Amino acid sequence: MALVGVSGRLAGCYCLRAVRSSLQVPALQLHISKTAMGACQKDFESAVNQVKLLKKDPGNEVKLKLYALYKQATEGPCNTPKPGLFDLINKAKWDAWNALGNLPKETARQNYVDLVSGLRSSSDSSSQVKSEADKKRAGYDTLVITSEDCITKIMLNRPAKKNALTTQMYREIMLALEAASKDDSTITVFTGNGDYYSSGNDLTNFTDIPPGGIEEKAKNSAILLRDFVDCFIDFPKPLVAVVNGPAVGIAVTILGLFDLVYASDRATFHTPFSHLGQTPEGCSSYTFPKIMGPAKAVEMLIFGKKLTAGEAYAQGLVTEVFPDSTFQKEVWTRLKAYSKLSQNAMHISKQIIRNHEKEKLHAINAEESRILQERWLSDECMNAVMDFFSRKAKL
Ligand SMILES: CCCC/C=C/CC(=O)SCCNC(=O)CCNC(=O)[C@H](O)C(C)(C)COP(=O)(O)OP(=O)(O)OC[C@H]1O[C@@H](n2cnc3c(N)ncnc32)[C@H](O)[C@@H]1OP(=O)(O)O
Repeated sequence: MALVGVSGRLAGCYCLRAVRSSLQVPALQLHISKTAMGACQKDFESAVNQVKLLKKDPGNEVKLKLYALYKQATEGPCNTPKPGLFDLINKAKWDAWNALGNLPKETARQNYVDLVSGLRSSSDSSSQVKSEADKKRAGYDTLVITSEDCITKIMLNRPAKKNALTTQMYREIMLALEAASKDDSTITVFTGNGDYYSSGNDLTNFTDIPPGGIEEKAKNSAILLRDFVDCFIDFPKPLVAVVNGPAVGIAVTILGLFDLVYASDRATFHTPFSHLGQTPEGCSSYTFPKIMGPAKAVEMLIFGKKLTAGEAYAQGLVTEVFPDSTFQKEVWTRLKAYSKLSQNAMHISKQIIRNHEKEKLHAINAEESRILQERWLSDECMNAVMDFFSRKAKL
């Protein structure tokens, strides 16, 4: 999408002054560090000024992110009516701001400062060999994103919470997928930091109730879920899951939309929906019976049977299992070799395979999300969430 107008007055003040090659001015040598308090107003204002001095156009995607973070940092959550369907530029800007949800102003300021800091260092070193730090994508709080050897790696990064997926994380994953679909990598990889791949939906998502009450919460969550899964359905490049440890709930169901699933032999696959008063999502009501046959899909999706990596491989959900001791080495050697294959051929092949059923997948996703919206309002579901937090229940 050509977002030409976005560069005009982005971030309240973004305008690229290519002529001013003043990257050595004292303000730009400012060391921006993350403190427990987050970015102070002075750091933020300084970052806003640094944006004006960037020599290289950071691209529309980054400009949108800057715009959204600036608005969130200065005005709080999106407070303007959604622009019309054909007002493409303003709609993209509105979407970017709105996607930040209730992100606190303080966090938005910090993210803005971090993003600008990342832009500065990539601009400073554009003629040099990139360091590890340069490869790390800025602007994400809950993910670590790196690009190397034509592979973009999206790592879930809440190890202390077993990489449970918060609302912010769903949004960051959508942004990361959007970015990965356009970068020059050939393959995109998901993995988890720490001992878990992911424990699925963060159950605290259900405890943050908006002014409109639980009905509004359920409605917003269903929209978020549908949009999130849509991104996986539409993702154009080969998508690989490197399942480093146990996976629960939506972290499992979404695997049916991946192209390759490599698992450590420590990984387990658990979809305890009936224990939680919930129902399948991530198109698993369609992909799982197709992948493993209805009987085995029912064991997982209705009765919550937890599979070992070996069992998941036998059912066809996992492509290959590796011993945990050699997992990373073997998987990355394999992926690096694959990433050198013809980019166009791989992408076109994926489109041919996916296009057969894209429409169907979108319809199933919408239906699963609609049903879950109702389930989340049920006593069964609410009691299950309360039981988890009162430590009465653990999977
Ligand atoms: C908007 C879209 C909605 C899409 C819906 C999707 C449906 C699902 O994904 S259903 C699956 C939901 N997931 C769960 O029910 C898992 C709940 N977690 C557990 O049962 C256990 O934590 C565990 C079996 C995953 C791990 O147990 P373990 O004893 O090893 O570690 P813990 O001490 O329990 O965990 C450490 C830490 O992390 C917190 N945590 C882990 N998972 C979640 C989670 N899913 N939601 C919220 N918090 C989670 C756990 O509370 C601990 O926190 P504290 O250290 O603060 O106590």
